[in-house]
Amino acid sequence: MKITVVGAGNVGASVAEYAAMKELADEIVILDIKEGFAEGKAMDLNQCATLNGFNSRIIGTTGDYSKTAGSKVVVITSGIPRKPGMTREELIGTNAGIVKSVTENVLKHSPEAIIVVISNPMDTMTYLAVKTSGIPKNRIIGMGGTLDSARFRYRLAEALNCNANDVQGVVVGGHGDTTMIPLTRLATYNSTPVSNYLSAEKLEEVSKATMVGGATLTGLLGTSAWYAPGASGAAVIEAIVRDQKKLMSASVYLDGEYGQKDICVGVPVIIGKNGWEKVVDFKLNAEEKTKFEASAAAVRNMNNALEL
Ligand SMILES: NC(=O)c1ccc[n+]([C@@H]2O[C@H](COP(=O)([O-])OP(=O)(O)OC[C@H]3O[C@@H](n4cnc5c(N)ncnc54)[C@H](O)[C@@H]3O)[C@@H](O)[C@H]2O)c1
Ligand SMILES: O=C(O)C[C@H](O)C(=O)O
Repeated sequence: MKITVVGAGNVGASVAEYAAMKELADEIVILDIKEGFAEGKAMDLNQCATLNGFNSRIIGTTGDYSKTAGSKVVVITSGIPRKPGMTREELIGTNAGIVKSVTENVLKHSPEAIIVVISNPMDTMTYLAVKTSGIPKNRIIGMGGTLDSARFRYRLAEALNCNANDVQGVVVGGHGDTTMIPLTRLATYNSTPVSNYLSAEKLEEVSKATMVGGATLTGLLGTSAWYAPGASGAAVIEAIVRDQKKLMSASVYLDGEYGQKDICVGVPVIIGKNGWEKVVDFKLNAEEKTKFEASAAAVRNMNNALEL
């Protein structure tokens, strides 16, 4: 089985690395437009095989989509990342053209592929892929909520001074500094509400730190993050190729679910071999619904900038 990662930069290489470590495919193709770059990343990663004990083979290519043919999953990471002080939304002018042409090219060679969109602004790029590709909506998954939820759990664990794996928490809404919605009411520490241990003020602090998680790292790194984004991309691939029927937050095309139509925005979905298989209704309360509507309105506003 083959998977492809388009964009061999920080996030793409990280997705490929985690996918290899988890042996999610026999062949992992990484494709970039920068001459020799994907080939170099592939060689470097293949040289980890004996050290890390994986058997996946990584193939790098400069723009040769025939090498991606027959991929079960294609992850799109191509495009520019933000610099400190920028928003993800500012990337639309460059990234929309890239995501559109990459989607067309991958589908020529892998017409049955499930596409995972990572490039930013992710919700709008996912919408663009849905609207221009013509493939069933269930085969297009925007990755953002998985990462935001992992960051939420990290921040909750920090506040609780506990192991992050003992904390459950989900972020829905847009993958933007002001649009994501950490669902603090539903977050738990080993099945008990986190509000048993953390004050409303502390939870608000956790929520705010989660929302600007990407911006904080961009400020520290000078470019956006890649380890947790890569691990999140690989987690989505794993849910698909191992048919895990996993409940994950992802940006998907809504047709009435959560009161929204004709938009891709983060909601809890089941992910398995068919892509996203159904939306799960978390029964948001009135306050959460109001936030979700505002988040969707902001994403819709961004979508309006697309030339479809
Ligand atoms: N959704 C998320 O949670 C999330 C997380 C992290 C980063 N991102 C986004 O992912 C994207 C990539 O980030 P990065 O840090 O890897 O950037 P990067 O600059 O390190 O890598 C991007 C790569 O894309 C390649 N590329 C550009 N145009 C291409 C094309 N037409 N075909 C093939 N490859 C092409 C570039 O040559 C480059 O190597 C950015 O838009 C970033 O904002 C999203
Ligand atoms: O913050 C960014 O611009 C990259 C990514 O969306 C992230 O959340 O790390």
